[in-house]
Amino acid sequence: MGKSLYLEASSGIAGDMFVAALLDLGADRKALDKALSSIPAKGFTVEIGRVQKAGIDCCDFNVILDKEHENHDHDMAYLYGPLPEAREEVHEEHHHHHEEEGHHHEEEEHHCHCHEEGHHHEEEEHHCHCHEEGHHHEEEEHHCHCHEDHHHHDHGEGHHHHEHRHLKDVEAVIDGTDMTESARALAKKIFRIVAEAESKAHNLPIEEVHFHEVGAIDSIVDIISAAVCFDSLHIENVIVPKLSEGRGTVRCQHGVLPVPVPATLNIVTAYHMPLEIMDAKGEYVTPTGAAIAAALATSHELPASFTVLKTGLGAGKRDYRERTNILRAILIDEAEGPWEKDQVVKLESDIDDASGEVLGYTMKKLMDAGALDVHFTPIYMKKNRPAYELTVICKEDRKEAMENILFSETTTIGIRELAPLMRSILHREEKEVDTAYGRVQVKEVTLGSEKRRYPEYESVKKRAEEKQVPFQTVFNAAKNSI
Ligand SMILES: O=C([S-])c1cc(C(=O)S)c[n+]([C@@H]2O[C@H](COP(=O)(O)O)[C@@H](O)[C@H]2O)c1
Ligand code: NI
Repeated sequence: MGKSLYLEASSGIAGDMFVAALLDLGADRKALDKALSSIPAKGFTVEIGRVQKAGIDCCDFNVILDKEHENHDHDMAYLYGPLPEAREEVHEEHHHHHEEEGHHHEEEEHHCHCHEEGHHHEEEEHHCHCHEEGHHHEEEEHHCHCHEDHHHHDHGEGHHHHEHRHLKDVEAVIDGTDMTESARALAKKIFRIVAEAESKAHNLPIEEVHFHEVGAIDSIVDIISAAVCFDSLHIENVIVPKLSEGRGTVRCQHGVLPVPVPATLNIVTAYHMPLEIMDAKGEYVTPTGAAIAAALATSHELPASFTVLKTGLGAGKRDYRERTNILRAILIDEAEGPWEKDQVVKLESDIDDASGEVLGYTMKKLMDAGALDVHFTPIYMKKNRPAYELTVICKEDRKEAMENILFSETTTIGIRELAPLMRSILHREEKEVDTAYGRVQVKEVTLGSEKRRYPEYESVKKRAEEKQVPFQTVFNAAKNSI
């Protein structure tokens, strides 16, 4: 079994936390630097360093936006409004020791650290949120049309650009970035998950969704970096037992939203991500964080026991009172039995109005299209109808093809899905044995130190027909020659 990553998001997950945790785990800095310096977009700088969160040393991945692209993502006063004095007392240290700098995608130096203490933007009026509650731009000309198809919104002197990118704009940025094709595919997958969630939240076709914060350059940089770092670690399984989210509300460009925000809730719904709502105020799981977890999770079940190979700690930028905002990425070695594990999907449909001919035909078509198995169970269902439960077991990537066949070939109007299902499988190898009737294929399975061989049906049948002898004669000969 390959390397497994246990993502422990018990105090939330966001794009920058994930990148930082993977860098701490040993993700390839060179691959990341190459990608970062090739991103075809301006207005940001990246700093990678160490910070202390509640006294714990963590890696920090910080995308610093120049003034006109700021989006308050880490500004607690903006996100949550005035906080009680208690916040000051427990305010976590977020001291930066950024030794390394680079990737200046702008002309002039700037010293903006959105998440630094005391950076509350009080002096300047700069919140342009057209469709947000409490929009106070009375005194000045205001040229922002957030819902129009413009891609760039300049709010005037001293204000910020709110870039409203569509999915195709973001995909063009991803296409223009230097990274492996598998990292590129992953970056697109993550963004598409966000896009689907946004599309549902705003009831817009996916191509028409225009991203606000999530389309901002810092989120794009986070997502590209997440994909590049993950790709460089060659991890096969990602276990995400749960995402721990806070409660209350958070302010974003849409206005003040309930936590989990709609985009995050749509992601955890669509991808069956286990969610825990903690007794802590604040948005701990961002849409980007949820999308990364959803794109990567291969399982939600931790193995009964495992050994820890390495741990990476990624610092969050938001200072919360109840929990320290750290994501832990833990590389584990699963204690293996003598068998392997993989994942399958099970589709089920109860059918009371299709003929035996239709069902038999469908079974063949499903098998030919890559089903691992198809079976019928006689059932006695509602309205006193004898019927069949049709079950298909397949790999995740064949699911859609199976569903297409079920809908087009049978009379069913609904399919249940049980996914992902863990499967234990014995290691097997295809071998051949010599018999008096010719060579016969067998599968050899390994159970601990024992090897077992099972003659392959099709191969036995072929020899039996060729030699005009009973099936069992060839079968037994193959078994005995093992
Ligand atoms: O960008 C958009 S459109 C956006 C949508 C939503 C919805 O739930 S709809 C929420 N937000 C908030 O933006 C910030 C940044 O999110 P990242 O994933 O980019 O870190 C966060 O507070 C979201 O709740 C943005
Ligand atoms: Ni939205």
